[in-house]
Amino acid sequence: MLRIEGLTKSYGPRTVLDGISTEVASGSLTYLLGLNGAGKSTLLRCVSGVTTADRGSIAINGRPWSNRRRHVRELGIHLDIDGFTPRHTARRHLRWLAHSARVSDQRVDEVIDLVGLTDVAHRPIGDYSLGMRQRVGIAGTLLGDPPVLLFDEPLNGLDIAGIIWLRTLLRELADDGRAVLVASHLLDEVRRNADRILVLRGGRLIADDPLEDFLGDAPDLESAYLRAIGDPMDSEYSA
Ligand SMILES: Nc1ncnc2c1ncn2[C@@H]1O[C@H](COP(=O)(O)OP(=O)(O)OP(=O)(O)O)[C@@H](O)[C@H]1O
Repeated sequence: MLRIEGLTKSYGPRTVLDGISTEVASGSLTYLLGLNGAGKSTLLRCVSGVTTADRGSIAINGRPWSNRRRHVRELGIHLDIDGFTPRHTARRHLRWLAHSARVSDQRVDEVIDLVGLTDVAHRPIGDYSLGMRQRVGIAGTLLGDPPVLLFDEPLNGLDIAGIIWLRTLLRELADDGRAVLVASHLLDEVRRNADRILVLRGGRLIADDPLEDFLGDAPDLESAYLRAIGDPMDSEYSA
């Protein structure tokens, strides 16, 4: 269980997160929605400690999560995929991450297998497609087998096979008892896979519901989402 309490973050005069409180239950796959600039990435970054929040607290399975510790066995975060050294192989990159977190080389091979990169793990990441780099990032997130997993747009760049693979993986990670929080704009995927929906608008949480409750009597998720956020062309709500 991930518990977020009163998380607040401003950049200069702009409040990007305004007192966010919610829980992501163990065994649940929760999708985080919101227009560009709504604060989704900032929320994931502040929860993980990559970015320091101004106020608020985080607890994992009832224990305060100290941002400074950033322990891969407690929380895994998949952010962007630009941080690789192109000449390093996937295995070398993941072993480096693993060693700094005291995770075994055996676990490195396990996560390489889990993300389907076993046959290419000896090749430089610079030769990888966008979808393959996504898989390397996801492998790194899973290294410590943490109970809480955060993913920021993990489907970007994946082809159809990759999307189906990741859909299945996210579902399995949740069904195995982890709290999984995924920021995404891909409503078809959200509709297929979500247990719960969070919606951010202008740094505030305006919906926090089980998928079926969020849908209500709307004909589809897009309609329910537009109903929740109001007019998406209104600049008050966008970046
Ligand atoms: N380091 C930073 N310095 C200043 N402003 C920032 C910083 N990081 C984010 N912001 C601002 O905070 C707001 C929220 O950004 P954030 O990336 O969290 O939104 P998002 O919902 O993830 O958007 P997107 O869907 O485009 O990824 C934006 O207005 C953004 O410009």
